[in-house]
Amino acid sequence: MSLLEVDDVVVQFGGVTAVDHASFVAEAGRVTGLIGPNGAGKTTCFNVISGLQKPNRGRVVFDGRPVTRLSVPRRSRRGMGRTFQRLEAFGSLSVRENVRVARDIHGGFAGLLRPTAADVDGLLERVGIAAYADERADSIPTGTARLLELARCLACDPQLLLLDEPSSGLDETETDAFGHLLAELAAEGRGVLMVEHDMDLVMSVCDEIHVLDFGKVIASGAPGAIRSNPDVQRAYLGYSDADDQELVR
Ligand SMILES: Nc1ncnc2c1ncn2[C@@H]1O[C@H](COP(=O)(O)OP(=O)(O)OP(=O)(O)O)[C@@H](O)[C@H]1O
Repeated sequence: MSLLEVDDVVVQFGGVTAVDHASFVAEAGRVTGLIGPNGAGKTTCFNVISGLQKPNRGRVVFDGRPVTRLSVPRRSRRGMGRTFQRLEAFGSLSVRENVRVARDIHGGFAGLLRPTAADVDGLLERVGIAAYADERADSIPTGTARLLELARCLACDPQLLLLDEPSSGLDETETDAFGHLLAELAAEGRGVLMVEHDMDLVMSVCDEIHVLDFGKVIASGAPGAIRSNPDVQRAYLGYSDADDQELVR
């Protein structure tokens, strides 16, 4: 049984079919990539999975149970965590306070009663931003803010992380460290599903990749197979004679 199953999902916005009978899975203990050209439907899929967008048809199954009708907070309590392309931290709070607030909101009343596994400073250390703990969130570099989003997500101890463009704004060293962290999180048994445009990162860290184009899943497989798939090359490059081409960002 897969941790996450997206089953025959369709989303229409007026005359636009943003997601077109898409089916794919993300497994616990693995990093899964969801890639595709601009406008392919990746963010809309994330919105359906996390509960922000109701699909016209199809269903989402998480940890063996359908969640298609559940609200965003209930999915979060079941173990889904998400980061957004747009940064969501509270600008006037410090980096440490932002993570604490995320943990407290998620924990709610239950959080007051039982100790949480997520130690705030430990999380900042883990994602590599402990040096910024006392800085205001609106004063830190974009890459650091991106890592703060990840720390806020991890503060809820999710079983599945949905990461939307997590490496944008990270420099090369930060991206390398981030790739290692993703592998570690998967090794702990969490599932990671990532929308990402940095193909070097996707190809090096993902165990499996699903490719969307015009809302349809056109390929699923390991990085090597995806890289050499002619349909994928065509979708990215816009022409078919792609024998000597590689996937480009
Ligand atoms: N709320 C909306 N109303 C109307 N059309 C929308 C809406 N959201 C998305 N779309 C359209 O649905 C399609 C898929 O968009 P989506 O943002 O899911 O793609 P994406 O793969 O995430 O793109 P990008 O890589 O550029 O972020 C696009 O044609 C987009 O214009």
